[in-house]
Amino acid sequence: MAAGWAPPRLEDFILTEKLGSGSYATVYKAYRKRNAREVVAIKCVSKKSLNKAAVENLLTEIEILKTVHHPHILELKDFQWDQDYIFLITEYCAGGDLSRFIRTRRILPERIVQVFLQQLASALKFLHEKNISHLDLKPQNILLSRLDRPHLKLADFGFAQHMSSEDAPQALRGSPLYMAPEMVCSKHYDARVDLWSVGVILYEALFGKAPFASKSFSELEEKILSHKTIELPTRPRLSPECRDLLQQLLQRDPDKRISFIEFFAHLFVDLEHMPSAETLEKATRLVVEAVEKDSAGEHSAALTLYCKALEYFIPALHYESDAKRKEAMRSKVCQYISRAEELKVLVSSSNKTLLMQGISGRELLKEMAQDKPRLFSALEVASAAVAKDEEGCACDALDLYQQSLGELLLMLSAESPGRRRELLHAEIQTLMGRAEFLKEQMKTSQWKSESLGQEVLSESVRNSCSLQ
Ligand SMILES: Nc1ncnc2c1ncn2[C@@H]1O[C@H](COP(=O)(O)OP(=O)(O)OP(=O)(O)O)[C@@H](O)[C@H]1O
Repeated sequence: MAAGWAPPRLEDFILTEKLGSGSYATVYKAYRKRNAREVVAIKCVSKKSLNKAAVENLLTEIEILKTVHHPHILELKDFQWDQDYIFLITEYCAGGDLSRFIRTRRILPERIVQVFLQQLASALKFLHEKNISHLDLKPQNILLSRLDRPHLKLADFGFAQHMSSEDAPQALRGSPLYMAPEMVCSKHYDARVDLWSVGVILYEALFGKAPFASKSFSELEEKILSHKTIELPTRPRLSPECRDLLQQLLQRDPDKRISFIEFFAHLFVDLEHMPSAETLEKATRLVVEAVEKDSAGEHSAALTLYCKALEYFIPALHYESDAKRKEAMRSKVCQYISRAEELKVLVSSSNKTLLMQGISGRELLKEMAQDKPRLFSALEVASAAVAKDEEGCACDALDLYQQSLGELLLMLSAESPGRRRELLHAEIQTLMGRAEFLKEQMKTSQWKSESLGQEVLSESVRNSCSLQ
C-alpha cells in the first residue's frame, strides 16, 4: 500500500513504529493522546489503494470484528476515517505474529504448540457457532499478545465469511501455502478449508516449514495438485494424538478430513481442559464432591473424583498469573495428589481381595460351564485378564477384560435363573469394577506424565503415582 514512510496522522493518537504491512494496509503501534498508557495497533488503509474487492474485504473485517468478542480474537476498539485513510484501531499484540515466533525458534515444542492450538481452536469454535469462516488462516494472521506467556489472537478477517457448509463461494482467497487443495483445484469449497489451514499451521510450528513449502511456484502448484498423502517427518518425535490430529487435518479430500465437531473434541485439542477462567471453578466443584465421598468412606468414587479434579487443576495452575495464588493452588494440588495416592492403595488392596474371591467363583463357574463352551472360553479370557492385571500389564489386561465382559454380558442375558446365573452376575460385577479401576489408573498416569509431571510433581511422587 502507499502509506509512505511517515505514519499517517490521526487526531486522538500518536502513531509510532510500523508493525507490519499486508496486501492493502500498513499497521502501526500507537498511543492514545489522552491516555499514553493505552497502547493500540492501528491498521491504516489508504483509500487510494482501495479497489472494489479491497473495500469489500475491509467492510467484512469491520463488520465481523465489531460483532465478535472473544479472548482469542483480536479486539477491534474503534474505527475512523479521514480524507485519505480508513483506520482500524485494535488491541496491540506485543508478541508479533506467529510466523515470526516460529521462524526465530525454528520449531516449537509439542507442548507449546498444543497450548496455542487450544487457543486457536477455542476461537474457531466460537466463530463456527456463528457460522463464520476465516478463510485465510496462516501464521501471519495469528498474533501473540506478548512474548512471555503469550496469548494467541486471531486477526485479519478481511476474507472471512458468514458461511454454512452448503455454501460454495467461487472466489479464490487466501495464501496458497495454507490454502486447502479443493480451494485451489475445484474452487468449490466450504468452511472445512479452515481445518486444512489449521493442519498446515500445526505442521509448520512442529516441523519448521509448511508441508507444501517450495522453491518455485510451479513446485508449489505440483505439490498442491498431487494426490499424494501428506507424509509427516519422523523427527521430532510427536505424541500419537498429535500425529493423528495432523493426519486427520491434512486430508486432501474434505469429506475424509476431520469435521469441526471431531476437531474440537480431539484428544490433542482437548478444549474441555483448556486453561480458562472457568477451569478452577470446575476443579473446585469436583474436589468438593471428592472430599464428600472420601469422608463417606466411598474410596473408589472419591479417587475417581480427585483424578477428574486434578485434570482441571493442572490447566488452572497454568492459567493463574498471580504468583501468590499460584503457589497456594500448587500446595493444595500436592495435598490432593497425596490423598489420591493413599486412596489408590486402599482401592487397589480391596480390589485385590475381590479379585481373589472372584477366582474361586470363576473356577466354580467354569465347572458349571462344561456344557457351554462359549461361556467357558469367555471365563478363560477373564482368567487371562486377571493374570495380566496381576503382572501389571494394564493395557493387555484392560483389553482382555473388555473382551470377556462383552461375551459374558451376552451369556448373562440368555442365562435362565439359578445358581449359575447368580455366579455369572457376581463375576461380571467383579470384572467390571476391575476394568473401570484400570481405566481410571491409565488416565491418571497419562495426565501425570503430560502435565503435572512438569508442573508440580517431584520424580518420587510421580513414581509412586504410576500404575500399580
Ligand atoms: N494488532 C496488532 N498488533 C501487532 N502487530 C500487528 C497487529 N495487527 C497487525 N500486525 C502486524 O502487521 C502485519 C500485517 O497486518 P494485517 O495482516 O492485518 O494486514 P493485511 O493487509 O490485512 O494483510 P493481508 O495481506 O494478510 O491481507 C501482521 O502480519 C502483523 O505482523
